[in-house]
Amino acid sequence: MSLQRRKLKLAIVGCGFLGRIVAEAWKNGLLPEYELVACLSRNPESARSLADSYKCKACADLGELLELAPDYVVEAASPGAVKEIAEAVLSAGANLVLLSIGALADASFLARIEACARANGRRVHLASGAIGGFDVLRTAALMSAIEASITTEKGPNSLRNTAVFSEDLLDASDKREVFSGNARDAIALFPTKVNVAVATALATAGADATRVSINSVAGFKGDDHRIEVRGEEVHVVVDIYSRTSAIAGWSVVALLQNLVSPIAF
Ligand SMILES: NC(=O)C1=CN([C@@H]2O[C@H](COP(=O)(O)OP(=O)(O)OC[C@H]3O[C@@H](n4cnc5c(N)ncnc54)[C@H](O)[C@@H]3O)[C@@H](O)[C@H]2O)C=CC1
Ligand SMILES: O=C([O-])CC(=O)C(=O)O
Repeated sequence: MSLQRRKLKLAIVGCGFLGRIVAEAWKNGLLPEYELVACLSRNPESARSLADSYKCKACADLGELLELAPDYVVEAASPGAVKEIAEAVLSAGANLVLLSIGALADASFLARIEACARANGRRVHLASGAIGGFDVLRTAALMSAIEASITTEKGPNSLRNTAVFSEDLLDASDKREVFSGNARDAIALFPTKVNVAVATALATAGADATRVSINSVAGFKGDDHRIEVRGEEVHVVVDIYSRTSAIAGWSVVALLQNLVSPIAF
């Protein structure tokens, strides 16, 4: 049983792997309180393909999408897309669900969208993505001063096309730390790969104080993210292994369900 009477209009920006997971979940009846009305992608072919599969409108630009008055816009595109669309979406009266949370490492942008959401009575929801436990992380951060870190293990192939990749990672016999620093520097170096680091930082000690370690493990499939927060009274460890990034798409489905559920997490 849901809280509202009319269906909420849903739009998706970014019609790749994760956007399609959300659309497919909607088609399969997991989001009955929503109507998928529109999609938009930088690659028009991917938008047309999603629109054909799920019978919504492929929009040529954001203006066309916002004319349909969506209640929720799910971003599954890129941190750059978040910067392009966030203020227009909120100003048009839609709420935003973000996967490319790395965009929020930019403190002045974060302040701007916070002000914009407030001014328009709308909200920006951060999907748990490939990690989770934001409830306990945020709780621990309230209780005392904390130390926060996220340690990620990835197979070397997923580091291709980044500044830290080298062929010798492919058959290294040991685990190699390829980045050690804070969340702000991590997202600057890997603009699309460590949204999880920025999400962890936002929930805990902030982008400057949250430590990030990224490790290459030859032959490793998927990602393992181990978040650790130490406070005076609590020690929190959230460790999530995922074979693919599908968990991030499913986290949007869980978030959208939670938004309309009478029993909310
Ligand atoms: N928060 C988290 O834990 C995670 C976040 N992500 C992020 O989610 C986003 C989507 O990931 P995938 O679906 O795997 O990527 P993908 O590459 O499969 O799909 C992205 C789609 O967005 C479109 N796009 C890119 N820039 C755009 C823009 N400026 N405006 C409109 N459309 C644009 C592309 O054409 C493509 O269709 C990425 O930014 C990725 O970094 C991915 C995994 C975990
Ligand atoms: O999928 C993952 O493990 C993490 C990821 O891409 C991100 O944080 O952007």
